[in-house]
Amino acid sequence: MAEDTRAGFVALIGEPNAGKSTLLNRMVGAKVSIVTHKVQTTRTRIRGVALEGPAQIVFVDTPGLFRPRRRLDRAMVAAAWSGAADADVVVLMVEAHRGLTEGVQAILDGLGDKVPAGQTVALAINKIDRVKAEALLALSQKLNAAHPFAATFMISAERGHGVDDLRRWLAEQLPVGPWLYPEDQIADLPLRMIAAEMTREKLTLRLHQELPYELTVETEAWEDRPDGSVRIDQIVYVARDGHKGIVLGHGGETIKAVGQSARAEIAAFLDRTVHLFITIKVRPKWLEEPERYGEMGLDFRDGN
Ligand SMILES: Nc1nc2c(ncn2[C@@H]2O[C@H](COP(=O)(O)OP(=O)(O)OP(=O)(O)O)[C@@H](O)[C@H]2O)c(=O)[nH]1
Repeated sequence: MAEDTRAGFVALIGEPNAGKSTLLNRMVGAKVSIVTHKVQTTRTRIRGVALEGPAQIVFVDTPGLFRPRRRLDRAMVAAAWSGAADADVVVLMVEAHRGLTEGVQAILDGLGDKVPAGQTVALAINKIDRVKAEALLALSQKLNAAHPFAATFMISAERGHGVDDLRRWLAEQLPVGPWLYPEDQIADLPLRMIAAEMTREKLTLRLHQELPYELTVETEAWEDRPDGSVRIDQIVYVARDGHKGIVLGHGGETIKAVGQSARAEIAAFLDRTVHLFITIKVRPKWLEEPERYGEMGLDFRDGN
């Protein structure tokens, strides 16, 4: 019944590598945000939608709240905080084995400053598989003394411990109201963005340290074909000619390998045949172009 439904936004915040994407993937049950061993890979505010009984939980996966230096970094941090402030519930993820680091302290300070008083903030101590139970209790007490959390969860996003409890609790916190997305649209909602993130992830894995910082992937066209397959055209934007060479690789072998593995992953995710076409474009000024920020779910003005 419509009166019984609940819906709202949940923002996951935490230091880079805290496990936000892993938790999001587990909650949503599909790969919607990239997970790699590298930090600061999440550049978009990708949303995943989880259903829990009559509740629709829309997750905002925020970029890591690291110290901003460049314009893009500043835009990402501003996006993370505004995502948190707009959300119905904020979940701060802290790594069990790292504890109350300087970075966590900076986020706690930000919670006091940038998030409206009275907003529901929960603490999720993640990676509990890496520490002993006694250490967890002490850490929970210390963090709760630093901020009045509405609830504390001990979880392992990777193994799934505590994740169902957290999702149930989140569902109960959301306001009563109609769902934000119709059920049949949930799956397609961020498909273009997911496909772009998958290609970006393959580039990250393939290029390691060589990966140009000023690089972004966009899905330009998406054509569903009558035979059930899909043609996806993507553009990799780089800032310099030299970067184009890095992404292409010797005789084009890097981009070819990236395209093959991205195509396979997108096809597995969509469960259909995918024809993927990737073009590399040099846009010296892309970091200053408002449209590129919009594509990443960021507000260009926040970078000022
Ligand atoms: N041992 C252990 N590792 C975990 C757990 N959850 C996540 N990880 C690992 O921690 C690393 C970072 O996880 P991500 O989900 O990418 O972290 P993130 O917070 O989204 O990182 P950014 O995108 O950089 O903000 C990955 O290697 C995960 O496999 C956990 O519960 N236990």
